[in-house]
Amino acid sequence: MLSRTALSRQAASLRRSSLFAQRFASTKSLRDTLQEVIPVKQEQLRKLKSEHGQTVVGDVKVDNIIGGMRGLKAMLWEASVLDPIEGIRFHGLSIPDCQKVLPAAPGGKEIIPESMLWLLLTGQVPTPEQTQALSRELAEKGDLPKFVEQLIDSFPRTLHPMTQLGMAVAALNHDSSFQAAYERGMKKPEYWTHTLEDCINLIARLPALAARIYRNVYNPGTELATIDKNLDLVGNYSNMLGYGDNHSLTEYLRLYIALHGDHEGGNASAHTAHLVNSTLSDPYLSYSAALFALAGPLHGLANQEVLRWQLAMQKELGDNITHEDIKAYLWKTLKSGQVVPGYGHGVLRNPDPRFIALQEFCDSRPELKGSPIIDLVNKTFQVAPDVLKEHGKTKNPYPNVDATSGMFSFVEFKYYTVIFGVSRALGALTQLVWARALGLPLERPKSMSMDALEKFIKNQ
Ligand SMILES: CC(=O)SCCNC(=O)CCNC(=O)[C@H](O)C(C)(C)COP(=O)(O)OP(=O)(O)OC[C@H]1O[C@@H](n2cnc3c(N)ncnc32)[C@H](O)[C@@H]1OP(=O)(O)O
Ligand SMILES: O=C([O-])CC(=O)C(=O)O
Repeated sequence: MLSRTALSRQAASLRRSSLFAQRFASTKSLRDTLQEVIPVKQEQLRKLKSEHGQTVVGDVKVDNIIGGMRGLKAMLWEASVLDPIEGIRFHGLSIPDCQKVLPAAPGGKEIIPESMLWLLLTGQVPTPEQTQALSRELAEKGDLPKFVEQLIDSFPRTLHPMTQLGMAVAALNHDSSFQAAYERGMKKPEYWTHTLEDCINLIARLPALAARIYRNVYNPGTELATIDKNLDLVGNYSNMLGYGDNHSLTEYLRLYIALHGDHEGGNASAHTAHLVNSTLSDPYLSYSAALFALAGPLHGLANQEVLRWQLAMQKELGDNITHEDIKAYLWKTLKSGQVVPGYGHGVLRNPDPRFIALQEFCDSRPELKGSPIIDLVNKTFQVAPDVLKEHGKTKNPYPNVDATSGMFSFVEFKYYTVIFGVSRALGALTQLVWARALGLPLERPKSMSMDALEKFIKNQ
């Protein structure tokens, strides 16, 4: 056990080093690593509270209250911070940094969700051995309870895949370690360990859930592959989707799922998980709620909308679509009062580096050269920002991550957000572990009516 002074020193050194993630890699297990890291963070929080609890971080304007709290610094989120120009950093590491240091799957080159999850949870870059141990644990825990398989199989094929995913995730709370321990009277210091168990079990089971939904909706009656204990999470997911022999698609999914994992705390899905879990609702119920936030077209469902919009453009304009054709189609979309899906962002004011990384992946693959849909995504990127600037409404005329939809040969557009849902668990669930480890309270901001606001302004 480190003394308080030693913990403070360690916390300060962690903060000073933007490369702290690389410096602390070890051979420890995930749980042992967390046991080591958590007291340091607890001490950092204690000091922040006791020494700076009254420091003013910003003003609250009427615009913030009526403008979806945009720009308000009002929640604690450990794993990542978003800069409007640079984009996301995970514990200080940018996407290119992560691409350099995070282990890939054996035989692959792309970041895998396991190495991203380790980084998000611990702030440390795992070794390939640590990553593989986590892959193995997830594969061992990946099978679904029979009643959940039956539940999914009972859904009509026409029920949106995101509705199916959210319901199935909620049902997994039947086996919640947190809920069972709470009923037994667990004490606060134990909250995070049971939260972690639920989070790991849930991440492990998401591929089987998501693949079963895909099979039932798009290929009913076909066999589902069983989980291979020697494969990584996405290797198994891709197998169960029926694409296991497509190395390019599997690698794309690895990168896609790793990169969509976390986008600081204010986005609607992550924030929902955090809010719901602050009531001590278990991680399954919390993440189920998050999935229903992700299922909105201004958030995760935008990836479905992008592909739908692009397929409609292709259908209307035929082959050999020119920049001028796309411009005209963009104006038609805008003049009909619709948003251009995949463009704009609540925080970002530059092209999303996740979009750039996924685009670079496609550019680097000879087998994807000449794909009409990839060509359309690229051409749209070349003209849409200028059209949106001229339109003059959106604060960010650049592509967000969802603009990449359709970059692969997957055309079942209603399924796209489910893949996002498999991914967002990494960051949203990480924060639940941290929130419980740090003893964060029930989230309960103050709301005001317009009358109350006017009265307040009058009395100023
Ligand atoms: C993973 C993700 O969640 S990334 C985001 C995915 N969503 C999309 O791609 C949907 C398209 N984009 C949008 O609707 C928006 O840009 C959002 C929801 C992402 C961000 O919303 P905001 O922060 O409110 O954006 P902003 O402040 O720029 O909005 C100002 C105006 O521009 C409009 N606008 C913003 N983006 C777009 C767009 N892509 N196309 C057309 N109009 C847009 C807004 O609708 C708003 O119009 P209003 O004044 O009539 O209400
Ligand atoms: O940050 C946001 O508001 C939306 C987003 O890009 C994400 O959640 O990945």
